[in-house]
Amino acid sequence: MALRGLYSGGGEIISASCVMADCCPGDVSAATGGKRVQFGTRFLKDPSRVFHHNAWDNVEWSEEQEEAAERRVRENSAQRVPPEKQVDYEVNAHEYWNNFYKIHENGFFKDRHWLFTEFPELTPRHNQSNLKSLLLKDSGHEIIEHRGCGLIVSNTQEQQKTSSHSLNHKEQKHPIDEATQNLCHLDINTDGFPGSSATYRILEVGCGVGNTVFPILHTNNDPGLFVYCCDFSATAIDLVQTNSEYDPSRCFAFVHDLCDEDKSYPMPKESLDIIILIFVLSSIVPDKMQNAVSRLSYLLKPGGMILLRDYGRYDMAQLRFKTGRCLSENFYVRGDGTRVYFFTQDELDTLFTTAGLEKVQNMVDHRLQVNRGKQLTMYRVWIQCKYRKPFSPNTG
Ligand SMILES: C[S@@+](CC[C@H](N)C(=O)[O-])C[C@H]1O[C@@H](n2cnc3c(N)ncnc32)[C@H](O)[C@@H]1O
Repeated sequence: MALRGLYSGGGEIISASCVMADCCPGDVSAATGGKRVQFGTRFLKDPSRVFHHNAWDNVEWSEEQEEAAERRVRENSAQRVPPEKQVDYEVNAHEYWNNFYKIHENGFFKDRHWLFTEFPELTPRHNQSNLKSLLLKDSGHEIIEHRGCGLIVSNTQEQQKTSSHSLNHKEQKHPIDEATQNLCHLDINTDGFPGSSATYRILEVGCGVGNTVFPILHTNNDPGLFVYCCDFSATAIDLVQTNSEYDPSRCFAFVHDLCDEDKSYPMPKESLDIIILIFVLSSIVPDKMQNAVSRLSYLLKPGGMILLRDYGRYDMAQLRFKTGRCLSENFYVRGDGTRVYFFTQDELDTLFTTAGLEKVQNMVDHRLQVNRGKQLTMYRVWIQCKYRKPFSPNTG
């Protein structure tokens, strides 16, 4: 699935061996006088104008195109990778990613300038106003001050100081799946964990070399912010820690396998405001996804959110796989041994709601990327989700 000389994020041409370049959604700034707009706002009404921009949103697929995609997937899934090779890809998954980062170091994934238009939750101002309206809706209380998820709330003439955990929901439990119910063995001591004094905590899982983390640290100047990031590739984490922008007083990078059921994250349950998953859930074997998501949900504060962007079913990258690379339905291995799954919206909805979260956004981004120089069109399918941990039990 190498994208030879195609456009990646930021409209830059990426190198021939960039097997993962499709991780970087395209830039949308060219036609807007440099002003970046959210995905899903530039539509191709006149097909003759297709090469006028680098990318078009919400491109409708014709029935024939959909059928051709289904056919292509049937063809390239007909022959499965032999079981012993499958075991190797699973057991040595981190080594394949280590090799990837040894080759590409931090020159591969481009910085995500789209991050803050798609996920304004990562900017301090938005977080405050968003949380405020959310809580007003949920609790009927008047919020008079807010720092991260710590709140000062008034519900009578007399003002009461309280935290988000005590908005009359202290005793209430969330509807959780079995995996989440059995997670207390992963609880850590709540004293003195990294970032313990922060008021706003973000964790990025599968952070790679920090192409999301560094822009957040750069853009979000909230003094109460603390950013955690982890990856199971020690090589990637080493590149994050040795980056000149790495500041241990604001950030903690650590090696962690999100499929490891017995290893704790270095923060207590219900301590995180935001968890970011960008093109990482698709890297793990499908039958480990639910437990991985449930463990993450356990770490979210009530009102905290998981933000995800990942591959959608029939993305160009899926259709380009040759026969013999399929591991299981919609799950493939690339030439370098790294793996990728292609989601439907419903599958992601099930993963998150089973983990006790409620939907805020679940959208498919059917994008047409264009290489104007080569007059090439590429049909991309990405899914973007935001799921929130409820304050009150979800009885539905
Ligand atoms: C496609 S890359 C995306 C990297 C980064 N999120 C970005 O967007 O630049 C997938 C990342 O997930 C990491 N990864 C894959 N499986 C993982 C696991 N089980 N636990 C932790 N990280 C994992 C890989 O090492 C890699 O850095």
